[in-house]
Amino acid sequence: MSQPQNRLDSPVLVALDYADRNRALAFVDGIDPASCRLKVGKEMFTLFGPQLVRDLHQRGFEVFLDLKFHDIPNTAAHAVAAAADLGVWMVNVHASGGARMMNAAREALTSFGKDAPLLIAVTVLTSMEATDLHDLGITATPAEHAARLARLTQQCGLDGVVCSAHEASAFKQQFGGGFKLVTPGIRPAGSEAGDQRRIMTPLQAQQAGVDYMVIGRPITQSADPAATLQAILASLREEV
Ligand SMILES: O=c1ccn([C@@H]2O[C@H](COP(=O)(O)O)[C@@H](O)[C@H]2O)c(=O)[nH]1
Repeated sequence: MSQPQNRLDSPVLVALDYADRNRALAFVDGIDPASCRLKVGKEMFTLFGPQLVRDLHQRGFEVFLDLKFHDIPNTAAHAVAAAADLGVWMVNVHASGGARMMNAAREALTSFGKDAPLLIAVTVLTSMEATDLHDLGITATPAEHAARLARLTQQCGLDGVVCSAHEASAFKQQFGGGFKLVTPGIRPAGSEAGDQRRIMTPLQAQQAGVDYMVIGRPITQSADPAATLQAILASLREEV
C-alpha cells in the first residue's frame, strides 16, 4: 500500500473519466498533486483496475475511489476493505443500500484505524430530478429524499455524503460542519450540463459550503485540461 505524502486544502476532485489511460496520465502528469485530488470511477477502474490507483498514488495524488458499492452487507463490507487495502483517501457506497449495509461497511474499516479512508454514501445522483424519482415511486423531491438518506448515513456513522450543491447549505445546518459534503454536478458558467440536472458553478458550490466539488468533463474534455483546472482554482481563490 503506497500512500501519497503531500497534503492540500484544495476542494477540487477531478473526475478522471477517460477511456484512454495514456490521455489520463498525460493530464495527470501536467498538474500538481497539491492542486486537487483525483476521482477514479467505474469507467477507468473497470478498464484498468487497481493498478491505475497505484499509479496515481505513486505520482503523489490522493484518490477518491468512486465505485458506489450497493450490495448485500457482507459484499459491500469486503469491497470497502479492499479499497482501504489499496490505500485510497475516500470510498463510497449507496445510502439506498440501507443501514445494515452502511454499518457493515463502516465496521469493515475499523481495523485500519487512522489509515482508514473516508467513507461516504451517495444520496440522490446529481443526474436525477423529480421526474426520475417519480419513475421509481418516490414522491419526495430530490432534496427531501437526499436529506432522508443523508440522515440515515449520519446515523450509521459514515463521514459524509455525495449530494448536489443545491442541498449543501441546508445539509451543513442539519448535519453539522464535520459531515463532509461531496458534490458532483459542478459546471463552470457556460459549460454544458450534459446528463447532469442539479448543477451549480464552482463558485456557487463554494459559497453553499461544500467540502469537495467533483468536476469531470468541463476539465477533462476541455482543449487544455490543466489550464482549465488552474482557472477554476484561481476563481475559487479570488473569492476566499
Ligand atoms: O451523484 C453523482 C455521483 C457521482 N457522480 C460522478 O461524478 C462525475 C461527474 O462528472 P462530470 O463529467 O463533471 O459530470 C462522474 O464521474 C460521475 O460518475 C455524479 O456525477 N453524480
